[in-house]
Amino acid sequence: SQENGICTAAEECQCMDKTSSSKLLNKGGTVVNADRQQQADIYIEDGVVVEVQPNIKVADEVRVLDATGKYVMPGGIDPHTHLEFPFMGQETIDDFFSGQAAALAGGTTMHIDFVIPINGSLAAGFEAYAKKAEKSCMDYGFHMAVTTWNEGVSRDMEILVKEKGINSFKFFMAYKGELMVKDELLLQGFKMCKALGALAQVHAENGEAVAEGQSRMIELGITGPEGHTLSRPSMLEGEATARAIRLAQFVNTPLYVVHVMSIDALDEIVRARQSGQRVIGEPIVASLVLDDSKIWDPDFTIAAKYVMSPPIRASGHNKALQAALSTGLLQLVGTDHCPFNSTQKEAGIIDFRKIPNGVNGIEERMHLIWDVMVNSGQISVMDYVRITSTACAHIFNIYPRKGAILPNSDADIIILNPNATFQISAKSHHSKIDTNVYEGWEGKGKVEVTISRGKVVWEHDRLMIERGSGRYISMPPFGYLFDGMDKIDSAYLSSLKAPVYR
Ligand SMILES: NC(=O)NCCC(=O)O
Ligand SMILES: [Zn+2]
Ligand SMILES: [Zn+2]
Repeated sequence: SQENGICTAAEECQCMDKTSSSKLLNKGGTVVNADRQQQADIYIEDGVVVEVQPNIKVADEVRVLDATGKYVMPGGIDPHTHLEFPFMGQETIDDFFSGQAAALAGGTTMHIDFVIPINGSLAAGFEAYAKKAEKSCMDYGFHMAVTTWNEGVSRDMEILVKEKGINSFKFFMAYKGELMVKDELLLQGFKMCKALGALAQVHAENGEAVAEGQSRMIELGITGPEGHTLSRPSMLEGEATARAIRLAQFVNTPLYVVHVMSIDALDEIVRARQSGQRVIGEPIVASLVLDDSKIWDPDFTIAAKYVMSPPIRASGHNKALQAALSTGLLQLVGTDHCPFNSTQKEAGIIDFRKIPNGVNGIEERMHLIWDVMVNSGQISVMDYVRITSTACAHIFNIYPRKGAILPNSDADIIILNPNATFQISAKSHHSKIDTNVYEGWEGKGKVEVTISRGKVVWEHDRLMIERGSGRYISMPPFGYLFDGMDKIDSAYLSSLKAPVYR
């Protein structure tokens, strides 16, 4: 019902709330941060939190939101999305407006998207994504993918970190012939990340072996979506995770493993962390709550919607990842929201290798993590805040502006009713994708209100959003993961010199 952010149909209004006040009082809820929960009110002015105290008194003109009996928490931050992503000959169906509208309806108030270089140029990729994101209706940041290596790339990395607010670079170890990089590039890239204080991220799968596995399936006559899963077993995720971890250890730089899908990858991350290495593991909603059963569905449209990489694994991996998340072995939850319509997925109807990879999740993450992790008793509400918001803000160095409800924090806040129910369906979701991998899910714990920088943008199941109102969030380098790294380097250098000069 909207064009250019302007309401065109009153009966299904998603327009900007012209009456929205710049002063707001959240009254009577349980305010939850990652380290504390309390009964308190929250006073918000001009997009930021001013006060968090019990019984705040305000003037009559201030809008009051009653949160009695509900949890008031920092808005979700999704560390892993792909909006308007050109991939496998297609482009993801959600743009920065529709994807963010979906996010806000699900209680996520910031996301970090992956910029893809253009013909290897990071600068050109960044400019293109900055343009795409002009239509944003919520705050966002960027990671940058590195797909080739030359002097221009290392120069661009430096400019992006020092001038453009990027503090993380992703290296794809899979997608041979498209985004995949070799170990030589990983090493150069990790070294540059270390020098710049930027976090190295990996898509960890052995891309050479995946290509071999794909040929094997085709030779066996397995051309359907199940061929995708069979061609890239979890051992290949484990191998690449281990390799990236070792290389990061060799360079002595922190590492962030995106979309952890398997026990194999989890085991490598846990082993590295136990040995003191700084490795962050990001499971995604799909790896936590789904299993691979639907990939064998005889209906191509159903099976193809689950095709993503690394693949959604057999039941058992999901439970292990949940347990790891609940005990802090994994640190935060993303979505890898990468939505392709059923018609786009049909590109691979006779050859699974051509099915564009990706699943939805930006709108569902907050609800599903609540339902699966909090309702089951696996985590506390404070843990929920940590894994959906605060940890991400810490890792990407934007805390406490984001990821907290504290004086001076951005007023990105959700009100969740633990007694209300939610249902997931492609018929009612806000993403443009025509399918949903969580179709039919019914659960308890509903985000009833989303506040984005002090504006109520989701209430009574309606969006009130404004195209172009979202801001780019610059993320400074040398976050906490880099603290003390220089001391480890010095100790290493001294240990080398000692035997030489004796
Ligand atoms: N994961 C996936 O299948 N699609 C998005 C690209 C990526 O993150 O690897
Ligand atoms: Zn990936
Ligand atoms: Zn991704």
